Amino acid sequence: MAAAVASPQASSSVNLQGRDEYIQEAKNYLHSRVSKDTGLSSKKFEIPVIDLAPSFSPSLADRISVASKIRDACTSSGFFYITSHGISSSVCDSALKLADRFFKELPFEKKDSLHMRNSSLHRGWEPSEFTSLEGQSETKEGFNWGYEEAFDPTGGDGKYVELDGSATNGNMWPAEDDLPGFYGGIKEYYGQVLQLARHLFRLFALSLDLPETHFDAMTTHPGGIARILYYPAGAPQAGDTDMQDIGLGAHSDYECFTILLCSSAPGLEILSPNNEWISAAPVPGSFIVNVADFLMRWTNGVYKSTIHRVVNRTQDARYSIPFFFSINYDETVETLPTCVSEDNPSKYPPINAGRYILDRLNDVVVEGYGGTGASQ
Ligand SMILES: O=C(O)CCC(=O)C(=O)O
Ligand SMILES: [Fe+2]
Repeated sequence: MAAAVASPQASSSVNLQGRDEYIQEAKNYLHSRVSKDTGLSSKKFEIPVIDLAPSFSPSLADRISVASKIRDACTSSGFFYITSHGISSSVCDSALKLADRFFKELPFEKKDSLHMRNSSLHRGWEPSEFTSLEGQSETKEGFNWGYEEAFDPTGGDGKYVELDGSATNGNMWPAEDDLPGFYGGIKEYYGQVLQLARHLFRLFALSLDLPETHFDAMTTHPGGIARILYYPAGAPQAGDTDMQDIGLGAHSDYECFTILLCSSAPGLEILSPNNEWISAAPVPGSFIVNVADFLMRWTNGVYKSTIHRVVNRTQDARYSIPFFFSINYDETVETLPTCVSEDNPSKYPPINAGRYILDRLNDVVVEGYGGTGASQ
């Protein structure tokens, strides 16, 4: 498995949880929720649609009203749609078109020159079958990148560090001539979603009865991996419980929360509080937001890191663009004092944000790919 790499927090006085422990803990969590019955449930489960318009109001009471809806969603399924989020449909449509162009227009050799096996930080192109969860390889194809100061409308604070604590940026991009406008379009989309994430984080803080700005200082040079994903059309047909053509296996996301844009073909399936698979069909004009591991750890499990998967059961290709919003990678994630008591001690020892994400990413690369230091 992944070679031990010195944590950027190694000299810190905080006693960080070890890699093996949190990887095992994540597996246990998944197994405790996902049963062997893998089919879609026909039962009704409403994923809330939250109108963000009042969250942009100067009135704190208006913002708190949205935050309390977020709390309700986070203490039930951990999934919600957001509408009136301030990002125009043309920016979203353009981003999805860029995804389509990347997968259709870029020849194999060009994609291969950006192959993720050449990145120790999981950036670049991942062909289908590159990752596997629970022994099943996945049909999705993707292209991954992370935060760049040039993308950040605030300009950042000049202190960005990567997942492994290094100061260099690990992104890889197609040459401009190979895919004209791709980098510029991604920059535009990423910058807007990043600011939306910072806005949402303030609402998450309010939802936890914290000062609205509680997390601000942790997101001055935030980690934020984003990716475009392509799920080919095809089997299994609706009703099948055969999961051979799994697009993306059951998992939780690693960071604070995820903001997901997707094309019109459904495919995302979420685990309801009753541990049944529910389709999260796209709602036009919305993003899907889901709670991820850091928020579960901060809240001592009150907000559950959601479990989800993707199966494209349609005859259309599906594209999606998840944005995994993290705090600065050199920060520590430690259970909030307001979420622990003598009777309810912390279940989650502190972790270094970047190292945790890198270890979780290393853990899903298929054996034999090498290059990332994973699975060796
Ligand atoms: O493609 C999707 O709808 C979800 C993607 C996802 O869950 C992920 O990339 O972690
Ligand atoms: Fe995910």
